[in-house]
Amino acid sequence: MNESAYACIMAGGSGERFWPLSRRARPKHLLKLFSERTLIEEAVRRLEAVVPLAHIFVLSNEAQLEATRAALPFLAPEQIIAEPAKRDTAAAAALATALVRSRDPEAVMALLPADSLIKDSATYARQLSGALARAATSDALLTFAIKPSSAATGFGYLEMAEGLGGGFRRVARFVEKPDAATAAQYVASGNYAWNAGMFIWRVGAFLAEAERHTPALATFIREFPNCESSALSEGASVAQAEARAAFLAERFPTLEPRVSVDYAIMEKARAVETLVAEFDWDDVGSWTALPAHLGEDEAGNCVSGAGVALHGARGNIVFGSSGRTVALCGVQDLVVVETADAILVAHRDSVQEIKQVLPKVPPDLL
Ligand SMILES: Nc1nc2c(ncn2[C@@H]2O[C@H](COP(=O)(O)OP(=O)(O)O[C@H]3O[C@H](CO)[C@@H](O)[C@H](O)[C@@H]3O)[C@@H](O)[C@H]2O)c(=O)[nH]1
Repeated sequence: MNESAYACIMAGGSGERFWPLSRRARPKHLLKLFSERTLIEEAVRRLEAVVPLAHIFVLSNEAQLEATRAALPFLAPEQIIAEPAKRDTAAAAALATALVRSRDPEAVMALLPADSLIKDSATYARQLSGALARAATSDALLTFAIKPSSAATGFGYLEMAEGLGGGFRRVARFVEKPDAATAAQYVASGNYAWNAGMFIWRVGAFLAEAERHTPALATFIREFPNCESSALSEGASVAQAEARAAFLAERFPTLEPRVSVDYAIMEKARAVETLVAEFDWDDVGSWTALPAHLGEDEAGNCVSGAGVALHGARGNIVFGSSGRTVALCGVQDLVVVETADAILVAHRDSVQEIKQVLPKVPPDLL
């Protein structure tokens, strides 16, 4: 346990790829896809051995705030913060860094996604603790590297350079979401890894990079009101909390640039280092991620939920969520998702296109 470190979980994504189970107010990280726990609860539980529970913040948004607080009843309501507008992860990273800096300007912190699946929490905790320890004495921004299993274009790529001891490698280049041909080249070269979307830095190291590349984010971090002093009277601390809420409401919605932290900071940072993840990792990008974790029957069907009846069905993914019976007969390679008010039937090869059907769905079902 690193008593002085912090962790911030970015939980403001929309998660359209898991419609109809996911909705605007219930994105992927609030779903129980693999266990009785939501992905975000798993993400917080994994951190319990790494940083104090009181040092964990979750960055959400107004639409998801209530559901996120309900999913994490063991966090204090003020640890779950609603961003007043969707400004992407560069702004979320700035807010996370500002929050931690307002408590301890010397702190190290991890900025983590809410929706990846990692089962080996012991190895995760050990490696994350190691990265926090290294970041404490470094100006580098640290990442986790995942050995690529395909030339996927939905990830950032890390060009790995020399070893730095303790399993850390210098990153020669960070390239966010390259095109297919470039990704294929990277994977073939053997020198590149996927970026896991988990970042570790000293508050001062991130602020220094923001000063160079995104001055508006740096100003936001520097001017963020401090309201964490325990020496304050109750009245004074309420006034400071109000000042912070007013600052967020005024400054966050126009914060620039409105891009991900990968484009805004990581691609440009002077020093990036990485640790090759020794734990399992899956970003659970779509319905087709399910069979690897939930298993398949002898005909290649992956079934979750009670009341699924199959005959002559092969290679399907069937997710029943409301208890109604779903029967499949003589079909193959379908994704069938049943909820109380909407049903998805898609070809396995078309799940990346779910977003395209959503404009045709009644808005109250989004
Ligand atoms: N608070 C907040 N969180 C957000 C926002 N937008 C996204 N998030 C959250 O930030 C995390 C990552 O966001 P994505 O938008 O899903 O990122 P990505 O396209 O998957 O790319 C990132 O992750 C990949 C690994 O999965 C990386 O390979 C890639 O380089 C990048 O870091 C998720 O937990 C998502 O809920 C936002 O505006 N605000």
